[in-house]
Amino acid sequence: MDSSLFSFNTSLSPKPSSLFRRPLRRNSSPPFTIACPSATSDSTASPVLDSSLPLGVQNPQFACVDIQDDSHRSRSVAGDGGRNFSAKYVPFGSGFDSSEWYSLDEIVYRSQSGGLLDVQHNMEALKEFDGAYWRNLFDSRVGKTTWPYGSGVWSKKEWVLPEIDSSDIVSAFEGNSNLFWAERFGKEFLGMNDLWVKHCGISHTGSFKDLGMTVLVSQVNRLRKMNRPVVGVGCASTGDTSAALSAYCAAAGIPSIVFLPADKISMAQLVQPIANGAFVLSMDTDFDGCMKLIREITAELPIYLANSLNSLRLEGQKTAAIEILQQFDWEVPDWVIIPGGNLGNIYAFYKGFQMCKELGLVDKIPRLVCAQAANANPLYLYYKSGWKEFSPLKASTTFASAIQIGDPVSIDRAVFALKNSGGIVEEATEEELMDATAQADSTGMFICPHTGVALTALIKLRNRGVIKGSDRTVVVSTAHGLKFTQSKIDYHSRAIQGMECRFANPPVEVKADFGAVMDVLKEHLSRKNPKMEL
Ligand SMILES: Cc1ncc(COP(=O)(O)O)c(C=O)c1O
Ligand SMILES: N[C@@H](CCOP(=O)(O)O)C(=O)O
Repeated sequence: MDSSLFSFNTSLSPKPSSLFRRPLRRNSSPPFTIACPSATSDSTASPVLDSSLPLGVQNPQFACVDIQDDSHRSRSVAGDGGRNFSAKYVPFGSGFDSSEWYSLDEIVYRSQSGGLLDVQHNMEALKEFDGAYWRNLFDSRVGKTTWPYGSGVWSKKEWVLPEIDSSDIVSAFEGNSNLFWAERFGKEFLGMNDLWVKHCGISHTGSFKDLGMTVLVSQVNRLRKMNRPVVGVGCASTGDTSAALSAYCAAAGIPSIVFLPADKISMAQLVQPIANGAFVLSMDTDFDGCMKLIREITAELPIYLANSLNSLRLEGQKTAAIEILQQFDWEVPDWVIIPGGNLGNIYAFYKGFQMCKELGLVDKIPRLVCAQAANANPLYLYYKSGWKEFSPLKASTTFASAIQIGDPVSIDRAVFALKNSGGIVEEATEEELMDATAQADSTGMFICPHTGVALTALIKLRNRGVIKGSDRTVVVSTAHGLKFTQSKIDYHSRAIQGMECRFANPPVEVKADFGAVMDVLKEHLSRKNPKMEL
């Protein structure tokens, strides 16, 4: 690659960050006073309020009340038997009457038989409120700064970690990410006019992992306050989990430890945990090797496991699905396409959609598509075998480096999600994913290669007529493109061996001379505007 093509100099002026700073209103009085029960007062004290409803929902006049007061108040109502929102771990796939279960305050990642766990909510208690109640409640919290409901995750607190005290929550007000109408990409490349990209990567640490990590680190914060022996939190990572873990731990003053496969993550991802003060171990293995080690280490030392094997993470990640429905005013899209690696996220989306259906917020769920890189495609091969035979594999290098995973821990969760949503699995070659990324970028996005994998799946399904031009389709963008600039530089420099780089747009070198600049500009502009005289 000719590195001079990209030798632009940028200087960034540091700005004080307001992230993790809790809103000032948290410990102060509401902006003006209205007569309502305080956290400690008798919840029946107000003659005008229905104690089962949050203040802002039952009467918009009260929407300005500090929601934290309301959360305290609803806890006292629950103590009176009005609400009994709770959750526990059960073996994955077991029913509501499972005899094996664990409190969320226990440190447990696997069932007795060694299988996966799932967080099971008290659905009967949640069902005491109808779909309209939950839709209104969630909608009433959007755009607020009151702790912790301004977070897209914690605005659904009752469905996530209902019993955690708000003061234990570690949040960067994650979630509420942009649902981008991909108008030009959809129309020009796919003949679609209802195509959307859910930008989960426009987030505090630049990926969807923040959604799960706020939940996990908050629970660890609670456990440490309960004097449970948790000396630190650890993960294996392809770069995004480690970034999220180290940021949330740093905010809470909790030690974090990250196992990274050497030379297999981007520079931007590597510097994140380093800057956030994590203990970073760079290992001469791949992600699957790091994952095996962290599981062994966390079985020996009181280090809390932060990978999505820990089902707490998925409770946060599922809120992205709820958020999509909310952003469509509770209309259900036809398709949602998600890039898959360790395969926790596809199940998290399924769970979010399914809870909305079960609790009456919507009446159906979308069909899910899981998209894998062809160089790391164990789920795709399993799907293609008719779900007959799953074989872990050694994943090869891919530009979609965060999904270079050959032995996904959540394989059973992913299969469940796909079978129960009329799901499909697709794959993308390196050239396909890089071309799709460049095409999307050329229409104003700046996506990561994993989103390119998902877009490739869309292109293939659209070309085969499986997805129709009028189908409302959401592609989940999982990380920020700025974490993966090297792959874009290589592509636009046409520096990738064996790749045509059809949509490359390298900068043009030109002499700093008026005539030379006019010549290249005229040539360029007349190509772009063939009908105009210059
Ligand atoms: C950017 C990005 N996209 C997609 C994925 C895949 O998510 P999952 O491992 O939950 O399948 C990951 C991590 O694995 C990721 O970091
Ligand atoms: N892409 C992930 C891989 C690990 O996934 P997890 O969801 O199980 O933590 C990463 O960024 O590390």
